[in-house]
Amino acid sequence: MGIEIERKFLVNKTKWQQVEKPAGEFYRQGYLLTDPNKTIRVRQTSDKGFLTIKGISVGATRAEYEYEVPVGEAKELLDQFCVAELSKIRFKISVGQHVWEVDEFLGNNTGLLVAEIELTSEDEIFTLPDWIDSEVTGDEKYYNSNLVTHPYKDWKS
Ligand SMILES: O=P(O)(O)OP(=O)(O)OP(=O)(O)O
Repeated sequence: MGIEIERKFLVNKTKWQQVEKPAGEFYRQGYLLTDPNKTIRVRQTSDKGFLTIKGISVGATRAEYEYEVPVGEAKELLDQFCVAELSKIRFKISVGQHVWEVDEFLGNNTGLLVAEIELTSEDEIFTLPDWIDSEVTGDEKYYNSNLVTHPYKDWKS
């Protein structure tokens, strides 16, 4: 069974701006369903397409099945079938043995900066970079599938 174990954190904007990082990659992604128990995500990157099915999270773990699809078909699926979509720039940064994925959201989610780290077990030890703020693993507000319908710009602080 496909499993994703991932922890999610907010990023300190000021410190992040000072980090030396490789160029980010533009991601466009949308969802074929609005169902809290499962998501079917279509993602288009600069040169690749993906179809990803995810289950509900238990702790930092959820079922995940991902398939690469032709990028042109990912675009067609997004254009024709997705209920809602978002875009972001994803940065990948190696820290110790792990790769952090930092998303700078665009459009209605501009201002939101979220970092994720994929692990091989829930209790795996990893290094927290100094640009990490609080942990938001499991907070549904930050699920990308939620951000398409409840974007950051509409949140009340
Ligand atoms: O890139 P992923 O698989 O971590 O997924 P995402 O679409 O960026 O976000 P979420 O963890 O909210 O599904």
